[in-house]
Amino acid sequence: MNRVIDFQDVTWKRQGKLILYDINWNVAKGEHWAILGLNGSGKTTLLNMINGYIWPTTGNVTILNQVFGKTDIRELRKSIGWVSSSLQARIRETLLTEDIVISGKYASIGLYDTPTAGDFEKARELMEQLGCIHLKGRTYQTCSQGEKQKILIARGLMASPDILILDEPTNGLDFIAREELLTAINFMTTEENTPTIIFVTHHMEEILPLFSNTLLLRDGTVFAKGKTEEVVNSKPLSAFFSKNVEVEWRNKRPWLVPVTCRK
Ligand SMILES: Nc1ncnc2c1ncn2[C@@H]1O[C@H](COP(=O)(O)OP(=O)(O)OP(=O)(O)O)[C@@H](O)[C@H]1O
Repeated sequence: MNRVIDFQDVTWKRQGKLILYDINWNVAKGEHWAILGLNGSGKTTLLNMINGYIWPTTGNVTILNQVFGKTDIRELRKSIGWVSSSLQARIRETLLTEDIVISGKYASIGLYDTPTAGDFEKARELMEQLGCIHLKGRTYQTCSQGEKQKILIARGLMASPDILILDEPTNGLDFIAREELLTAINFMTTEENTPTIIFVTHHMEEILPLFSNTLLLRDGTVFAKGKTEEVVNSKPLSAFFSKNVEVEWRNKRPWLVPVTCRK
């Protein structure tokens, strides 16, 4: 499957304003992408388009080799896992963690179908993989923010998706919880049949080595895209932020330092 995600000359216009324009972006099998962009740069709009919640005003979108307009979007959506703050807000606090994970198979928020023994086994394996098996039997409301994110990622993997979108998954996490979550995401990609991960973040240092490629979005269009080591560099990022910054690589992770902070 070569065209996991393929945007060709995509625009999206609302109320006379181009929210997205000149979007040319291709994600191939085996790549994992980080997406960075300032507030209002169009990240959520782009993700909504990947999921088929909105369609391009002009241009072509192909997801998992399926061309929009020639495919059943609801079927296609089953191949895409999505973890976002809006999903987190929709989860009922009294649900059991394992039921939340299993609900990912049915793309429902609660459990409305009767899970099979295989479903329970898969949920257990995923919770193990994400390092949250100790939460089994507990309700969502008793989990910390970091634990909730792991549950939701396990949920996102339940239907064995081809694409997993993680939209600012570290939001609201303290340093330890964030590093734990990143470790879990990293571990996830060492397993067989890992989906293509699209990871949206505001924090450069969260771009783990697994993210082979990076997309910088600015003002509704692609500012830069390509191999992470080329895009996540002092020169392009200084231009991107319109501010002098330096990137320091430590333990294969990029750390952003504003030049004015140096003595
Ligand atoms: N349905 C809509 N109608 C009009 N404008 C919209 C609509 N959806 C998004 N926008 C505008 O498009 C721009 C991009 O919004 P979007 O939510 O995609 O940005 P974002 O990069 O996800 O921002 P953030 O990091 O703050 O979540 C914003 O200016 C927003 O107000």
